[in-house]
Amino acid sequence: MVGSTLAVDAEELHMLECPDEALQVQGRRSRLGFRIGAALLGLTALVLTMPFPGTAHGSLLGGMLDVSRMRELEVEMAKAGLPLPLEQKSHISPEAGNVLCVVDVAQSIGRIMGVGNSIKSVTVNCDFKSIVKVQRRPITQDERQRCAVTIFGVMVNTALGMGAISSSVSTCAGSVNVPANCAANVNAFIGNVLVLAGTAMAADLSCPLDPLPDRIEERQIELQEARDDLQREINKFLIRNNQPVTNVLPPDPAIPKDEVFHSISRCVAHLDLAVTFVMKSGVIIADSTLDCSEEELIDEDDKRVCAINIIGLMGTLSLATRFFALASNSCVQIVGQTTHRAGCAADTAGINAGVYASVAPAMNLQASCIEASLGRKRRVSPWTTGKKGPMHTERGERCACVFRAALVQKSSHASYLARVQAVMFLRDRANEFPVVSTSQDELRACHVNARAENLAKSALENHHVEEHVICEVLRLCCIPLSTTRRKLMPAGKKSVQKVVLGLYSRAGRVEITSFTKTCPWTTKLLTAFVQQKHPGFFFTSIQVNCNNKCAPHTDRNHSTSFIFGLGDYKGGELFVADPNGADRLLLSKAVSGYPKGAEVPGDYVNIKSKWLEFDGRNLHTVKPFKGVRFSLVYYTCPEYAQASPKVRMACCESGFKYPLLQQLVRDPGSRESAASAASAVPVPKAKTERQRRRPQNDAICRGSADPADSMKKTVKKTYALLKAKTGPPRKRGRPRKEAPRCQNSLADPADSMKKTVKKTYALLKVNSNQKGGGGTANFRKAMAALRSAVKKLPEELHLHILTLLDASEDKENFEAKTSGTWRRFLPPILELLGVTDPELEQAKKDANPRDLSMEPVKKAQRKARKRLAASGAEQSESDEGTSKKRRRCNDEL
Ligand SMILES: O=C(O)CCC(=O)C(=O)O
Ligand SMILES: [Fe+2]
Repeated sequence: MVGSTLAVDAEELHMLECPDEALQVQGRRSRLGFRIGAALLGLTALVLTMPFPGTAHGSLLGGMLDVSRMRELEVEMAKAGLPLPLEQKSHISPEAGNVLCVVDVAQSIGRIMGVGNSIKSVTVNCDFKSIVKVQRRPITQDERQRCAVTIFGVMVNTALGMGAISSSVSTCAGSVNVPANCAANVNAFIGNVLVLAGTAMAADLSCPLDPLPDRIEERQIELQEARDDLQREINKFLIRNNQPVTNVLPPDPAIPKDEVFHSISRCVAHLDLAVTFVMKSGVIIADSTLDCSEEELIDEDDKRVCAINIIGLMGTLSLATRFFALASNSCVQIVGQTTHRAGCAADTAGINAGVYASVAPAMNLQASCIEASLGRKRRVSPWTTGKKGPMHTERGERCACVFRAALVQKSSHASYLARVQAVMFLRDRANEFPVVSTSQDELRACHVNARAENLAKSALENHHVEEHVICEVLRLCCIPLSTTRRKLMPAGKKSVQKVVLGLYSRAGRVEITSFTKTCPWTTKLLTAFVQQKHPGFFFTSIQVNCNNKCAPHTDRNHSTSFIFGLGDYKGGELFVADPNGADRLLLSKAVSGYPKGAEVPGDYVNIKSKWLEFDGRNLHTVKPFKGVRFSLVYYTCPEYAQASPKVRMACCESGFKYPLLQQLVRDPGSRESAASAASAVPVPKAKTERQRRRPQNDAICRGSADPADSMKKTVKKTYALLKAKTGPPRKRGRPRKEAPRCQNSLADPADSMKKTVKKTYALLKVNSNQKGGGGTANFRKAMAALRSAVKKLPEELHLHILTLLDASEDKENFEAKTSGTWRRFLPPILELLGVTDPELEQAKKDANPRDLSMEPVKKAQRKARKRLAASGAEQSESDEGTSKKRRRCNDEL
């Protein structure tokens, strides 16, 4: 009897010793409901993440997404070389990016530990042989399921670990690594789909049939009572048989050491992941205050990025819950305790997490992986100045800044951090904001900067180089605010929207503006616009003005310009001084040599939708207007001749028509001399038709030709052209009608250049250290001959070459007995004179056989540029009567 009692009780005892199993067996559910639930969740995830669903898919996300359009846009943008609006690329601050780096690294560690822990669990849970041997029964369905769950655990931790490592490649570098970003999204997607499947299965095991807490407690009490009853029965039995009653029930078994370590490892990994998911949630919440603000949600991509944030946030919060719950289990297991409620909570949270955390990266897969498939390696723009989001160019950054400003003003939900960030940004870059008006339309135009480029590109491809397209492109463009030349601005204004495309000169450097590089298609469209109307016109730069009511001024252009007015505006005629003009401009202050109160004759010309050729060196101004007025001024930068071949080529590639070398000969200008202006004699009007040179050969910039070839050909042909030229060069500032008088005062430039090349070669051949002596005398003779040839060259060349020659004779550089000292200065001169590349290469070899340092030459070049710039600045100053620092309207960035 006792035996049978004991036999029965032993089973009960087993249940008491293994409460996990007891609860599980007690808590078994009908699995059907659970499976249907898990299947439905999986299905939802799948539908939400299908790669190319139609519009129906959009409606599943509450009309937030039109994925097919989104993809179209992304492909277009990717092909155009434009950045795709990637999630996880923009953060509210660089610090937020740093937090994500810490999060990614910590998650990588947690996941690697997770892989180890899961493998260890697999060795236990899937060791069916041992189970059969110890339990002496076949494997149950639950045991098979538990084994599958732990295998899922290995897969999940591997995929998500790889995702975290890939993500950290970007987050810790502070910029987007395109392939790593793609890999991070792919791994996050796969890993979280596995989380969904794994936790649905695990919840089936861990969650009791009747999950009401009191029911479970009730059962625990029942079990305890059974245990006590059993103890009493045993005691009675022992007493009846005169046995001592102590230590009858075996003590709690000692926890095996490796179990303790395993629990510690799981506890650490779970806590690590729980904490990092909380950190990540914080960053996503902060980022969402920007990404999901009303002003940011312009198009489908913005909505997608916001949706990714929100869905991702739900995912990270669920994951944080899951890992806290798992930790509460694994950490107490260190001391041999366990809590099934936590296991169930963890697995249920895991189901949520699996859905959200797989949908979020799936929504980012296309954006991140299209670029990677196009072979892009890395986005270099670092996260240094806060949000970059869909726009990460410098210009985009400025736009983002305006948005942030608007956000700070408007949104009471903006976080404190965003406000501080924006205020700091505003303070630092107050003058660089690209949009004058804060109207929604303009902000929108600013935001969708990439659209301007897309539109410009498609207009060019479809041959729609038309005014209305250009106007739209300009509206979409983010034209920066410029604070230079304040005197030209209307009263009370400290900045106007204007930007230069193409060549510009600043501090002696002649380069392409950054705006040209950021807006290549817009630039090409604008250059094509003038070329289709005025094909022979040479120009190196375009001044784009938006609502710029220029006060009376003169520009320091090389020759005449073309101007075109666009937009929806009234008034805004351009006044151009002309001695024969019918109108009068009363000057309220002295300008360009005209005294205050002077009545300058000229004409008011309506340039709206019209081309006007005018000479910016004559006084001009813009009449007040209402509405949005854009003006495009096509002109030639006066320092164009100093641009390097590379810069020239870049100009050509953008569609500018670089002036030929013969234009080094100053185009007959029409600027009034300071003296005549001072005496308020009206400036003689430029004879624009005749002034403009239309050479027969324009090989440099003839669009389709390879610019490198064109350049070389042009150098050769230039000599021929120069010879064929009828008019001689003139000095800057003389009216054209005086040109004939100058005819004999300057030599023909083609001859002068040829002669100078010859004399330079002659000097190059001199041996200043020749045997028998006389070398230095030969040097002096050849140098004198070269100097006299140089005198006949156009002004800028003359100045530049003389500076180099002076440096070559400087006692610091000249060493008659060392070959290569003074010769080093000659190849740059030949380069200025336009010799061919092979000739130049040969000259470089001959000039510096000992490979002496070129630093003195570079120094001289810098000096020459400075001198040129200074001479230009003087000109500008006299033009405008303004400070030396000021540059002309057309010449600023
Ligand atoms: O917008 C205009 O009509 C004139 C612009 C101008 O003079 C300039 O940009 O220098
Ligand atoms: Fe101007």
